[in-house]
Amino acid sequence: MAFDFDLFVIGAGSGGVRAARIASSHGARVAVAEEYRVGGTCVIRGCVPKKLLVYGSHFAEDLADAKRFGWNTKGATFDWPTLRDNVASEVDRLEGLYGQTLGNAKVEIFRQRAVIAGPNLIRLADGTEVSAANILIATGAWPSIPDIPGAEYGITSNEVFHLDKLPKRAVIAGAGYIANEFAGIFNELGVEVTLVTRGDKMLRSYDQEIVDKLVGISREKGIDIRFNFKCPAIRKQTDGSLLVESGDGSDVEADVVLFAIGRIPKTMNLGLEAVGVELDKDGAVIVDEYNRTNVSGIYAVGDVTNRVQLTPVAIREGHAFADTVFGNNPRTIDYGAIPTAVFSNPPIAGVGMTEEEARAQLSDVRVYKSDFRAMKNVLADRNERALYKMIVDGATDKVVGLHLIGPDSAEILQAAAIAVKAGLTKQAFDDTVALHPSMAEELVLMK
Ligand SMILES: Cc1cc2nc3c(=O)[nH]c(=O)nc-3n(C[C@H](O)[C@H](O)[C@H](O)COP(=O)(O)OP(=O)(O)OC[C@H]3O[C@@H](n4cnc5c(N)ncnc54)[C@H](O)[C@@H]3O)c2cc1C
Ligand SMILES: NC(=O)c1ccc[n+]([C@@H]2O[C@H](COP(=O)([O-])OP(=O)(O)OC[C@H]3O[C@@H](n4cnc5c(N)ncnc54)[C@H](O)[C@@H]3O)[C@@H](O)[C@H]2O)c1
Repeated sequence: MAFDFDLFVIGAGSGGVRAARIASSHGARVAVAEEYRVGGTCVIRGCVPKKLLVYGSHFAEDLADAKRFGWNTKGATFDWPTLRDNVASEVDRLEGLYGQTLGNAKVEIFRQRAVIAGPNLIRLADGTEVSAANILIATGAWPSIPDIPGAEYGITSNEVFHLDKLPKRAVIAGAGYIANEFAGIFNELGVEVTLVTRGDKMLRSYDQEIVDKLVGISREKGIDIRFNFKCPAIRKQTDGSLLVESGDGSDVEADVVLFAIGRIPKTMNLGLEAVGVELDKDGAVIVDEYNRTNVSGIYAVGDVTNRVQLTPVAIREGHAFADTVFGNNPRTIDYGAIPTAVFSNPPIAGVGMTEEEARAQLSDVRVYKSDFRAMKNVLADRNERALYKMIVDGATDKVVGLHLIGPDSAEILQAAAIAVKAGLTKQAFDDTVALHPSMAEELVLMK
């Protein structure tokens, strides 16, 4: 039977764009549907605009520190609309480039919502139906909203990049990546930030000693962090401000409430039930290591599968899918030792086992630490220390984990992660001559 396309991709985000482009390079006739903006979450309302806001907000500290380095920064002011609009323009530019890349790769783009109408059938929002031999679900995830009275007064990361003006006070609910990143951004921009979380921990997948350091530094910078804050309701007050209830009388007033409590796979009303694609209890598409669903010819990659919600992972999954199905090169992804970072202020970065994980899994664990003040912070008279931890398997001398908090830790960790991924030993780190003066040299000087 002749189909309109060899592959129809639903969602032009990190995973979908890569899969479409590579499948086309293998000779497949490919189409992609995008209901919002080409580029997906990372480019349009995730990694990219977030990182630019991190850069933009950090000038507050840099300008304050500049005085100790001889600069007179008197009169420096900040204008939110300038930063917001410049970031938005950069996002527009990237969106254009993504569209161009797909066009150059001869991928047909349908700029509308698509749903699955049958095993090989896609229905677009305008009613058009197209057929495809294979369908890739790459619809990503969507911010979770708590089921509490007054939740409608809150915003999510979808809206936060477009605020008309900066709030005076913000409550951020959640204790993961987005919560800590926006706590840092808002705090630097002069917003009074209260970060509330229902549990007694945050950033659970990170080394907790590193996280404790972040909590300490964040509080030092003026971020009010409240653990065990249940948030049963949010009320709008007569002056228009919001009252975030705590359940124990320690309510917090805010002008903006940002929910950052996780992202749920975007599988609602996609037609998956009709064709029998199996979902897990969180609504994620269940796939095997080759990104195959239980229905022949239907695949899924990226956040919608809820494996690891990170852009580089979605991209790799999309690429492996295209090579497997259209490139005659079946391959899977290695999920071991994925480096990750939280772009908080200061940032956290980690790869491999945390100390907690190593102690639970290995019989002999050695932990090396360096707790130091970055040279720049010393001259700036900023009493903010960095902490680097190296986790070593005592039985093999292999470095099984690296965990950093401090300036530029994400930049430093990406390079060091190669050594952890390669299974290098503590001895190999010791054998490497330090690059002085740098913060990264601490990695080869740990005693
Ligand atoms: C604020 C924020 C910051 C982040 N920062 C980082 C970071 O620093 N580093 C990192 O690695 N990751 C980060 N992430 C996560 C990263 O953005 C995601 O892991 C990544 O975008 C997942 O790619 P994807 O292809 O699975 O989905 P997405 O990029 O979300 O793409 C899915 C696309 O599908 C479209 N779509 C959905 N349903 C349909 C439909 N029915 N029809 C047509 N189109 C549809 C959507 O509009 C979207 O464009 C961040 C996320 C957020 C929210
Ligand atoms: N730097 C990065 O790589 C980066 C940045 C942003 C987002 N992301 C990705 O996007 C995903 C989503 O980010 P996120 O920050 O929304 O989620 P997250 O999974 O990092 O954190 C969610 C937090 O919310 C808490 N929580 C859950 N339900 C709650 C509720 N009802 N009330 C209060 N708290 C609740 C959880 O305990 C958790 O601490 C991340 O898991 C990550 O994979 C990555």
